[in-house]
Amino acid sequence: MPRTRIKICGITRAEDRDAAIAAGVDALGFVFYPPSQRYVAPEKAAQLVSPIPAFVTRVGLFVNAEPATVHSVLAEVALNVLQFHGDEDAAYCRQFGRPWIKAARVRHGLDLLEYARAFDGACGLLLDAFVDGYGGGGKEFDWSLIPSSLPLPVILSGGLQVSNIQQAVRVIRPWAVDVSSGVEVAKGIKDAEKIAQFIAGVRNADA
Ligand SMILES: O=C(O)c1ccccc1NCC(=O)[C@H](O)[C@H](O)COP(=O)(O)O
Repeated sequence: MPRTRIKICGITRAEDRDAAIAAGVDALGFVFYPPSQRYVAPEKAAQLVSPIPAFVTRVGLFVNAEPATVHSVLAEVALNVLQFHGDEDAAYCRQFGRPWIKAARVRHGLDLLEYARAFDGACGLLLDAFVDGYGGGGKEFDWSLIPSSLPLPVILSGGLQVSNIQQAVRVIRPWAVDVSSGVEVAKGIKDAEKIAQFIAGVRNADA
């Protein structure tokens, strides 16, 4: 069983970036959605991303962005993967010629198998709670809504934290987990100890 990959999203400070890397994170997410309190301007994001070492994936997160906006960010910030967290369709996601993750906001009535098939070509399907503001809400969703098998690598998200991460990994066995609120002391302000405990919890569950 490969180890569960870990993404920490909503990085806004160099010290949080460094704490996550030191704790063994696999990917760091940067929010380019202006209404989010975790939003980072492209110039700031470029400064945060530049020192990230090899083999730590840099993820840029967008919500229903104009294509020109995505292209503009890509021209300034050295991202590896795009994450589309709004109402984007597959054609929109494919147009940038980069690996991309599609986020689904899980709720009763959403056929996740049909949804995953519609986003063929994604490098991950991020399953998040259905919250106001599209994401970053710190809310769990009903994991029993997740089909036993999906045709895309599952990235479990939504309200994950130290207290539920071991159960989440053991029950769902996702390809990866993603967290924002659960390792914060305030929106966009991560806590190094919570990061370390969260990652240790994933490693315990993998063992
Ligand atoms: O983080 C945000 O502010 C955000 C805003 C709008 C869309 C997506 C957003 N975050 C995307 C993520 O990948 C979050 O990590 C994910 O939604 C889980 O957040 P949380 O439940 O707070 O751990």
